[in-house]
Amino acid sequence: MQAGIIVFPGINRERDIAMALEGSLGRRPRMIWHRETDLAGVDLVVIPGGFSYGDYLRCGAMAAQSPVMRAVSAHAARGGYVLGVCNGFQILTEAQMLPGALLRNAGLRFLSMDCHLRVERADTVFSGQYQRGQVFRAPMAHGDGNYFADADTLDRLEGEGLVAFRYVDASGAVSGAANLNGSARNIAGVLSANLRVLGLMPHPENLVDPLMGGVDGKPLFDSLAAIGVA
Ligand SMILES: NC(=O)CC[C@H](N)C(=O)O
Repeated sequence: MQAGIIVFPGINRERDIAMALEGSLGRRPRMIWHRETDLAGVDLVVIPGGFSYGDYLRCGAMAAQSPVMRAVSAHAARGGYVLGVCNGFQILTEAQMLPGALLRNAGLRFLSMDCHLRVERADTVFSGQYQRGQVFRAPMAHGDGNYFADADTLDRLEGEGLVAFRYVDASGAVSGAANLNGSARNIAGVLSANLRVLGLMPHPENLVDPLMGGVDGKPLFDSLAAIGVA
């Protein structure tokens, strides 16, 4: 499994996620500058978090127009794997590779703290090393993490099992209090219809080593390692 990490100007989580990927995949990811357009040999495209283009316009709106995104979109259309975390999730929605949008947090404040996520399905390439219903801790750090989609789209996502993770309290209950950014139906992560593209707002890559304070995020990267290359 060869991972490739797309690097946009202003992205700042590329080294964190490279470390997490290398720790699980046992192979150093390729760093791909946003002007590149050749993804040959890359099985998993990762769009990391950060502040691409300084969050001018909407978060992710400019990155979505970068040359590399045409190649990322073609990779997904061929059935390739794509993971977008935080700004990466925003970029995937701006590129219309995932439905919905990430709006300003409901309280209009940047949120930097841990949250709890519930695994809504454990039969995907991103979640196979978790249990369904498992609750795990993940750091979040965003100003625009308020997932929005119209009611029909939300019903379709729920009906087709494309909600990957939800914000919950420590006991696993979906509650308003656990939904700090105000996301529709507590949605923290969304899958594409073929289950090969995942957008996720919190940062599992920042809990993959006891030195970071925990390893709750490691199963996500171990899941990717477990599938090998399809
Ligand atoms: N950590 C991130 O990727 C942040 C994403 C984006 N800059 C926001 O504030 O919402």
